[in-house]
Amino acid sequence: MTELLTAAQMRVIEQAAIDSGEVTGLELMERAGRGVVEAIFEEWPELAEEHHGLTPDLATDWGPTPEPLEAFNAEPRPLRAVVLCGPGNNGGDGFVVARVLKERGWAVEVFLYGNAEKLPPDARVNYERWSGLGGICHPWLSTIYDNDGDLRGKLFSADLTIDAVFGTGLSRDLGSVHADVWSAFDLDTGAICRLVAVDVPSGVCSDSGETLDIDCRATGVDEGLFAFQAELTVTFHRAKLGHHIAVGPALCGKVVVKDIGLPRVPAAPGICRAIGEPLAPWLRKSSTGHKFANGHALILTGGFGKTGAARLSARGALRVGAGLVTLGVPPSAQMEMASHITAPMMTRVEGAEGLKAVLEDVRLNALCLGPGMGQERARELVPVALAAKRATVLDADALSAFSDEPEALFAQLHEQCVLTPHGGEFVRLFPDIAAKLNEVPTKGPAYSKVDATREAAKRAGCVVLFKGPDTVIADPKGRCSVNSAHYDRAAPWLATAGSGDVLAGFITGLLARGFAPMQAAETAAWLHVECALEFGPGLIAEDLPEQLPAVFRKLGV
Ligand SMILES: NC(=O)C1=CN([C@@H]2O[C@H](COP(=O)(O)OP(=O)(O)OC[C@H]3O[C@@H](n4cnc5c(N)ncnc54)[C@H](OP(=O)(O)O)[C@@H]3O)[C@@H](O)[C@H]2O)[C@@H](O)CC1
Ligand SMILES: [K+]
Repeated sequence: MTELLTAAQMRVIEQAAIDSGEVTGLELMERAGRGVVEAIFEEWPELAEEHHGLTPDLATDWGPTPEPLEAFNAEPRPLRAVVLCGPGNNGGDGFVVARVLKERGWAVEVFLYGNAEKLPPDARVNYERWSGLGGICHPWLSTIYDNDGDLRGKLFSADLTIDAVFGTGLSRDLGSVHADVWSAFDLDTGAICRLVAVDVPSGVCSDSGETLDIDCRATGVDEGLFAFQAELTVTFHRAKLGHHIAVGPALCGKVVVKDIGLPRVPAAPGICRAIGEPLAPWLRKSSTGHKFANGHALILTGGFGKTGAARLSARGALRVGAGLVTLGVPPSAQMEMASHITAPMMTRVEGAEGLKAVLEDVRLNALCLGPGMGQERARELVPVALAAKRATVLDADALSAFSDEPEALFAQLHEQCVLTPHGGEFVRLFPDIAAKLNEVPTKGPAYSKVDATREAAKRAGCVVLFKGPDTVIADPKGRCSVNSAHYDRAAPWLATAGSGDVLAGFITGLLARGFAPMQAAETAAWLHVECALEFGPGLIAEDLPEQLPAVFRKLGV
């Protein structure tokens, strides 16, 4: 697992390194800028070649695109970059990028949003260094209003554009910038060729992955209009939370993390992690153990015609390695269930008393309630299940059943529980937290899905897994992780009916095997995405458990 940092955590790490005398801020800025150029050349090796000239033209430096015949006979022209710098250290990184490219023979135009006199010290030094190279730094605003430097024309004819306007210091809404830049230019930044964001696309809050100010959800307007839509984002030391949650991934394009020589991130409970590949030995079964050594899961089903969801969970629990899985079925559904199942077992669970009797078997060490269960049955059975103090997953109807009185549910939960709400269920259980999360943010750092999940876990007193392509998992002590299904792990086919039931089954199966709740939730979430990737397009929920053998084989389990 790697850390996903907030802006404040990154600043602490950077400051500690500077205070220790190991490195100066200026050196870090130099490494950051050079790291950006390195990442660009790795992404587009053709830009790193000595003989430039993607489209030769007759202009000495920066001019109109020539007629085809003239172009054919012409000498190659230098490659062109536009570097947009902001008023802070993100802008400072931009000046370094400009200088490094210029030294390699590029034609570079730099635009500054802000006042050069007020740049922070390291950015100011790099501004001077850039100016010393003979570069003109166009003042951004006068360029726009006087139509002097023709930023728009340059942006659309550049081979590369660097967005170094705002990074981790985005502190407020983009109102003025939006008015000045996006509106004035009517600019769709997605149309700009090779737009590379330094650290984070400007307009995206690096802690929350939200764009500030503009209410995209209410207006239905594409978020990309209010933050730069990058093709490549180059960040430093570790990825930031905003690269993986909310709309951040959609705006970052691809994220590359460059080492700038900072020390390892110290272990601290406040630091969130990206869930990575689980270790094979965790998932391996002992060659000497019998089936009860891997636990016995009980999955409660709904009534007649409503048993499919629980069967999906059962299949997931079995495939992930639970020794035995029993479906707890009401009398009305016994025949239906009997005609469907093979490996899972079935037992009759009529009501609260029925469940109490079944739970006298202490070998039933993991319970799952919710999938297809029906809210009435959930209201009756959840209290009995929770009173038994076994590892318990509450999903779907087991969560919605308590919309009117979430506090009553929280009073019964214990630390062996895992709640797995999707967005709608989260709103029902934690309406005030969801309201904060859904408020349109105007100030950075904005309240994030990580903040919301942490707060929910603390209130519930157990692990909360808040689903989505950016699944966030937190425990009551503040431990938190993100299972990102973005970038090379994008799994859009996972948004299909029954997929959540399988996830609940994976968690239940791992709990039955003795995994701790947080570890079970994290491992299950990771496997769930991996199964979707293994199957690919056309996936339906039934396919998910069937991919586990191949996924396990690849992990070396
Ligand atoms: N930390 C590290 O280890 C390293 C960090 N590095 C780099 O530094 C970057 C962080 O630098 P940073 O802290 O100076 O913040 P940055 O994003 O440049 O902006 C701050 C300026 O913007 C202004 N401003 C904000 N929002 C605004 C708005 N909406 N509209 C208008 N103005 C707005 C804000 O004004 P203020 O809030 O102070 O009034 C302030 O003037 C980081 O992303 C990385 O690229 C690397 O060099 C090396 C290692
Ligand atoms: K940026």
